[in-house]
Amino acid sequence: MKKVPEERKGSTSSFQPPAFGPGPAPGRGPGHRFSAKSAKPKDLKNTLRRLWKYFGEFKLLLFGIFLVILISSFIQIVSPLLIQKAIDQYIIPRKLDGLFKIVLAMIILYILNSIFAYIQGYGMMIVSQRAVFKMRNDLFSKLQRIPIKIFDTRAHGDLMSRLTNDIDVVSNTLSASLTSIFSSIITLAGSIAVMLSLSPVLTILTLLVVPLMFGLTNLIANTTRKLFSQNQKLLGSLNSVIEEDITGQKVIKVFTREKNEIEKFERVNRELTQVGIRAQIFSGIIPPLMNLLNNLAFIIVAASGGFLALKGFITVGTIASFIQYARQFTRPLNELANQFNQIQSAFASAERVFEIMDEEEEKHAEDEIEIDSLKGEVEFKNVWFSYNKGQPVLKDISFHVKPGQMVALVGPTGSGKTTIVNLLSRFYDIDSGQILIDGIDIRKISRESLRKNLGIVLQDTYLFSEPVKENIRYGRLSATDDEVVMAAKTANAHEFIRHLPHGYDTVLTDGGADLSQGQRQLLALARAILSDPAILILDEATSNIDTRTEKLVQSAMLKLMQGRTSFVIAHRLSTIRNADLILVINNGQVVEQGTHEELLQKRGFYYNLYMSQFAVV
Ligand SMILES: Nc1ncnc2c1ncn2[C@@H]1O[C@H](COP(=O)(O)OP(=O)(O)OP(=O)(O)O)[C@@H](O)[C@H]1O
Repeated sequence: MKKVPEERKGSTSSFQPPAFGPGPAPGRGPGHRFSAKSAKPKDLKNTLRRLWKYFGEFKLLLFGIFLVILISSFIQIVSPLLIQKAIDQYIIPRKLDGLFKIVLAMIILYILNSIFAYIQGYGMMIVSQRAVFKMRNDLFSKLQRIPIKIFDTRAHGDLMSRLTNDIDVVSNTLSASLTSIFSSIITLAGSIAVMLSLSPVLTILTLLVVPLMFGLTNLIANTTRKLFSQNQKLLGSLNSVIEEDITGQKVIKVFTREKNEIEKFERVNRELTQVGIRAQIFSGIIPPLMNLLNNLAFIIVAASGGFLALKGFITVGTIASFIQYARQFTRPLNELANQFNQIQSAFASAERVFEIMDEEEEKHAEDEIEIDSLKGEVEFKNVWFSYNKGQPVLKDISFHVKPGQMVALVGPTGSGKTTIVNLLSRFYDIDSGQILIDGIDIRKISRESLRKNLGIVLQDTYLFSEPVKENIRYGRLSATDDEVVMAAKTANAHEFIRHLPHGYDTVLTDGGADLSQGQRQLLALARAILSDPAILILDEATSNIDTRTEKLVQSAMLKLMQGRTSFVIAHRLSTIRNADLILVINNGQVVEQGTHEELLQKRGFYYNLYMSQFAVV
């Protein structure tokens, strides 16, 4: 049995270890100039609207940041004018005291500018961290509401990556890029306006380098973007090799495939390195190229400015301030080009987050009822079910279980036993037919109250990285320590817990990996005992349990089953023999049902199954 999530209340689907990060977030690392991801947002308007839902909560703060950006951009724009004034009014006429004042003014302005830059960075960081805090919380609580189907069909690593890496990209990029884009646009517009007022001719000459700058940058950016995207894909492959290597260590060791794994890793690693180097080389062309073009603009301004000054059209101070403007003007241009790609990848990441937020939640019927306690009568009436449309896994299943009966589900692997209990717990809803509990269609019962009355104990129990006693208490959060110990005693778990280093306070690691499978099952049984469900679903262990523990598990299971309706995915002959009803499942159908004796007498499917599996025993 495999697809039923954890013990009762269906809340502990075991997560795989995280992928090892999707590589550097755009904006970090040397290749950040062109976002490493080539991903583009699919529906920008919608994404922006939804992001505003998170960021818009801080309107006042954002307005303040915008004001600070305005002021610092203004300083940026007027500073070169002071240089002009200094040269034309004080240096050339040799008025030293005036020069001193203007230098002081410039120092003050530049210091103020740095302070404002800090304030805007700080403010934006606060806004984005708070917005992202809410987004992360929303996504996590959404995960608790989406159906098990999503966890069954999506890679767990991918889901985790959306919660961590993608949200990180949104937060880091948006906070850095938004302020930078704001200030770039204002500085750019302001600088052009002042330049035009100083000398329209010189402005046009300076602007001549802009198309050249854009054309060349774009040309290189296209190649680099492809290389970075390839780099990202290879990083993904490298991550999955590492992930599989760690998860499958036992298999690798047993088959002594360590050498193959190393070779596999080396292959991907080498490819990644080659692509990485090419990407960095290409993107490395950009800064010197920009420098060259900046200097070109400088030469144009100096040469043509000198000519215009000699002819008496402009002053020397104007040339000096123009040189400053030309530099100041190319910087935001570069910045805008850089930010464009990063912002795009932030939007793409935001979309990945919103995609999960848009997943359909478990549906609730309008006339849903809450049930307090159940007698435990269960009936399947002509139930059909398919995981994928058009491929029925359960076909016309019908059976009736009286309260307190023990039902054994038997049948070949893949026949549909797990699916039956998946449906009973409403992890999935049926296509047609009816499942009735105490005569009520389970689609009318709220999932929460239904699951409160169900207990599920799987072969492979998931335990949390918490003390043993808290893991047991998970069955009923209000249970006292004494009740926890009582439950452990009933589940035959008390003895082994006592011998753990810190007894009930021993903190378990990695889903209980430091316990044996049998011990984990005993804890799961204690959990179920504490929750005291009306209907029990048990999956008998097939392997990995020593005979002594197996006996303990068996007897705990028997105690737990007493007085409750129980469904056991049975592997042990003794369980099957004791069952009040055996459902023989084959190929998604109940092919036979009855007690052990009745079914043997039939000499049909069950008889053959029994003879092949147990006759020797
Ligand atoms: N989440 C899923 N999505 C699609 N198909 C699934 C899913 N879970 C199970 N199946 C398919 O449904 C069929 C029944 O599977 P199920 O797990 O119910 O069998 P089972 O009788 O419990 O098998 P086993 O004894 O090996 O645990 C199988 O063919 C399986 O491949």
